[in-house]
Amino acid sequence: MASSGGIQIPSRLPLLLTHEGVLLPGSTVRFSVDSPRNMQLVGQRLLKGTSLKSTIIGVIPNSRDPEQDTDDLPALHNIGTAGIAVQVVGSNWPKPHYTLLITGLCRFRVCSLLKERPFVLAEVEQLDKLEQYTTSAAEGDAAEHGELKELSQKFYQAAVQVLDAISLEERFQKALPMLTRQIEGLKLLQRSRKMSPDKEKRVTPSGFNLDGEDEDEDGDDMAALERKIHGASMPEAALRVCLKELKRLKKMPQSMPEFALTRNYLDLMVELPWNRNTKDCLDIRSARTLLDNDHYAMDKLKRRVLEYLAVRQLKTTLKGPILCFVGPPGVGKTSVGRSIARMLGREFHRIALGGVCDQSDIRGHRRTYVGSMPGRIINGLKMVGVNNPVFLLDEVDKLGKSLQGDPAAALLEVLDPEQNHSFTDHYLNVAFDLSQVLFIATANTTATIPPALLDRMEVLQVPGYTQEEKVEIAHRHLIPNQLEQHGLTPQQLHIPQDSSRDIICRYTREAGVRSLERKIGAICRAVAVKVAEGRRLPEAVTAPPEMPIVIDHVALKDILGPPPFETEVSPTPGWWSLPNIRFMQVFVCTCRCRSASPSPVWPWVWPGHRSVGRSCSWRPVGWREKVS
Ligand SMILES: Nc1ncnc2c1ncn2[C@@H]1O[C@H](COP(=O)(O)OP(=O)(O)OP(=O)(O)O)[C@@H](O)[C@H]1O
Repeated sequence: MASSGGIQIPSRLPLLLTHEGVLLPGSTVRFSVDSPRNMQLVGQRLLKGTSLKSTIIGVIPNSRDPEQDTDDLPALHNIGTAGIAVQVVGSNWPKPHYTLLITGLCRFRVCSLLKERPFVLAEVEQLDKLEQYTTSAAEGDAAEHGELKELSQKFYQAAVQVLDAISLEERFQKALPMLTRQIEGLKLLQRSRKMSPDKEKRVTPSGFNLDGEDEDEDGDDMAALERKIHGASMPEAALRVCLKELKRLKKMPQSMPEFALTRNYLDLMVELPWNRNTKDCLDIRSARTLLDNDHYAMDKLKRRVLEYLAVRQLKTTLKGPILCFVGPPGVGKTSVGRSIARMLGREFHRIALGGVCDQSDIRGHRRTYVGSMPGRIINGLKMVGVNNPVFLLDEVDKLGKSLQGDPAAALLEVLDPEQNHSFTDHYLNVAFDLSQVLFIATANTTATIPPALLDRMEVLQVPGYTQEEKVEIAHRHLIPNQLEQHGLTPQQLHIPQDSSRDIICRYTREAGVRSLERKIGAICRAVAVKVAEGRRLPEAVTAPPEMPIVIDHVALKDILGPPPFETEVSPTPGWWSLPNIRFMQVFVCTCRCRSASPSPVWPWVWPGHRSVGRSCSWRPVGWREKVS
């Protein structure tokens, strides 16, 4: 290949036919190849060849390889660039293809085609000396390459003309207007970004149009972001970080992955309620009424909540304590938390902590982490849009632990009034003041709450309800709520107290009232079908004579099926020793408090036994026979 007149390319070259992008001497271009002749060229020449010569191919622009290798070749562009295939990558998705990375060496002219199949082979004449690109003309070509490789599809034809220009002078004449235009465009873009927002407003309407609405929008966007940063009333430290990030963002090309990351970060920073809050509107008398209206029974809990709120009203800077409602499922812990937010006129946000075992769930990921996000606390603040909401940390007893750290430890900082004024989420990396947030926690048991966390909270036990309390709750709250949710009225459905007692004893055995609520929902759905069927009758009979539909024992059985539990019969003391008693039914406590049971014998009860704790719910698991 080497001769006295410089390096010579082979006189016979296999040709790669391309119609996207132009390879110029000195540049390196990536080509995707999937047409039959080009694929054959890669398979038979590039992949099988072992010499340096076999990696040199001719790249012909402006020529499309036909879809079928049986089709005739179209007329080929007669000037091309010889290049070295420096990389070949094959893939089968979405269809078989190769990606070639080719570095251009020199121009050539196609003299004659030698064969068309399996790939195109041609007799070629070398037009440039190879040394030109490594020594004397290096500078000129570097400028040419550096700028021209940025040319997009719309400059494609112009680039082909540059390729066709063999003498350097002619080549510069062709390339210069394109370069000038490119440089002008870049200068205008740079100037528009530097301008102050006001100035920009004056210029843009009268302004330049460089096919460049996007660039104007970019400038607008950055200016708007800067205004938002200044208007977010963030503390000095956060403002400094934001302005630094904004400065970096302005210099970054949009295609850089870090651009999106920084942009998202700044968007979050301006959205956070650094200084936005709601005004507390607490009136203890109406708070008491509201609590009583929302919740039946729970007198002790309601009293403590009112005390807590009263002290907060008198001493607005009160730090702590954090209330933690502990009790079995469905006894109204969450709903009391919601009522507290309503009484104070604050936003409410629930953070479910059950199963959380990664501390970054609380504290966020560092921004260097792929897919990083802020933690749940900061996310919650962004959602409510104020810095003094009521946050209900639900199920703190179900926090897990893993290799990713201990989320309970992260919660310590959040709940500690001495530290939470400078809570630092890893994602934000600046302190956020959580001291205005009112935290309330709920749990089913204190046994699994880490002691350090428990120590920061005041535990308020919420016991389960007695049967009579449940009947009252059903008639005062659950039935009216369910009627409303199902679009029914008391004139259409009536559940007598006897029936609700039946549901409580024979269909739901639980400490709370959640299953009871579900059963009432099931009854409402069944009645809704009947009512909807009645609606289709003519006007005069829209209210069928049987309205309201009364749910008696027969209707209950029909809708809810046979009762899973039988009514309890209280045994007399010493009943187990009576000769006619042979079996004892064994129950197991089904509520989540079982995990805290002090002894394995504890969940063993017999029907009617009431001293184990009314807050537990029992499931029959079998029978135990008396051994005489
Ligand atoms: N004393 C009550 N008065 C009125 N409604 C109640 C009462 N107790 C519970 N409820 C109702 O029972 C349903 C379940 O309550 P809630 O979701 O607050 O239970 P929870 O104790 O938070 O349960 P979990 O531990 O499973 O989260 C709600 O619809 C709530 O309104």
